[in-house]
Amino acid sequence: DTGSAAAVPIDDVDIAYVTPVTIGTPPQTLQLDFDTGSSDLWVFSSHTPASQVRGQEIYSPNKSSTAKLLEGHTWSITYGDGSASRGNVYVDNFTVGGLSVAQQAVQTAQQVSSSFTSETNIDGLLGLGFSTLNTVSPKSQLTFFDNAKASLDSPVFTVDLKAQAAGTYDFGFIDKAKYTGEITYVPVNTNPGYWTFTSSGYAVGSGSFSSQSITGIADTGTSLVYLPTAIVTAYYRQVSGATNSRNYGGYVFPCSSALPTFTFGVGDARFTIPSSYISYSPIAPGSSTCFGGLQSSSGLGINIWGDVALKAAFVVFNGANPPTIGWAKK
Ligand SMILES: O=C(CCCl)NNC1=[NH+]CCN1
Repeated sequence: DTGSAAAVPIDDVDIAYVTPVTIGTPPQTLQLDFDTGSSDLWVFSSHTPASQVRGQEIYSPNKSSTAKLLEGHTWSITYGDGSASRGNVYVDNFTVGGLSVAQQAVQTAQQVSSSFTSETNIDGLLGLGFSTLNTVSPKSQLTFFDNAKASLDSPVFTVDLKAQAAGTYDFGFIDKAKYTGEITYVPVNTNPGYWTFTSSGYAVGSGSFSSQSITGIADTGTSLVYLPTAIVTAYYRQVSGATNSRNYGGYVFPCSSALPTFTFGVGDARFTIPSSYISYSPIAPGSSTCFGGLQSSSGLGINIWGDVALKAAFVVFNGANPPTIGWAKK
C-alpha cells in the first residue's frame, strides 16, 4: 500500500499546513495539521462546544455507522507553544490520500484552547511522532502511521513542504521526482518520542561553516526554527536593526533589512534556508517590523527544526527498525 496527500499552507506566511483526510461511513472530510512533533490524532467534533468552534469542519461520530466509542478513554495534550486540547476517543475508518486504516483512534475534542479556536483553517491534528507520546488514557493509542506501517510498501513517510504552495505527504514510498542528489540519512533518538536527530553544524550567510552537534526535533507542527541562543545571536548580528524583543517575544528587525541565508548540516550534506523564509512575517499587518523565522530555543529546552527549515528540504521519516531520518535537496 501507499498514500499521497497535499500539504497546503493555511495562510500567507506558511504558519501551518493542512492535509485532507476522510473519517467514517459515509466519509467526513476534515483538513488536519500533520504534526511530526506529537502523536495524538484529534479533531474538532460534535463534542466541541459551539463557543470554541469558529468555522472549523467537525467530525460527528454519531453520523458514522462505523464509529465506536472507546469506553472510558480520555486524552489531554499541551503543545510546545502552550496550545492545548482534550476529550474522548472513538475508533473509525480513516483514509489519507488513498491509504486506509480501519479502527484508527480518533480523539474528539471536548475542549480546545483559544489558539485552536482562532486557527479557523485547522480542523485538528494528526500526530506523526512515535506512539509513545500518545496521551490517551488508560490505554495509549497508535498513530495513523504506526497502524498503516505493516501494510505500506516501505515503512516510511516523506515530507515535502513548500513556501506558499502545496507540497505533499507520501506514505510507503520515496518519490525520486521530489528531490535531487542523494538522501543523507542520520540516526534518530526515539526517546521520548520525537524525531530527534543531530545536525552537524551551521553557517550564517556566506560565512564559514561551524561544525558542531545540534540535537533537535524535525517538527512539521512547529512553524519556525528554534536553535541555541549562541547560534541565533550570531545570525542576527548580521541583520541591521535586529533586536531580541521581549514585547514581541523574539528577534524582530526592520522588514527592509537585508537578511543572510542560514545553512545547517546533516552529516556531510548542507541545506540552505533562503532569506525569504527567515523574514517570516510583519509583527502586525502592514507593519515595517518583521518577526524572524529563526528564534532562540532557550525558553523551550529543546531545539526545533520546524517548517521554516523543512521547507528547504525533502525529508524521509524512516520508520524501520531502527528508525532514521533522511534529508535531500529539492
Ligand atoms: O508541540 C510541539 C513541539 C514539541 Cl517540543 N510540536 N507540535 C505542535 N503542534 C501544535 C503546536 N506545536
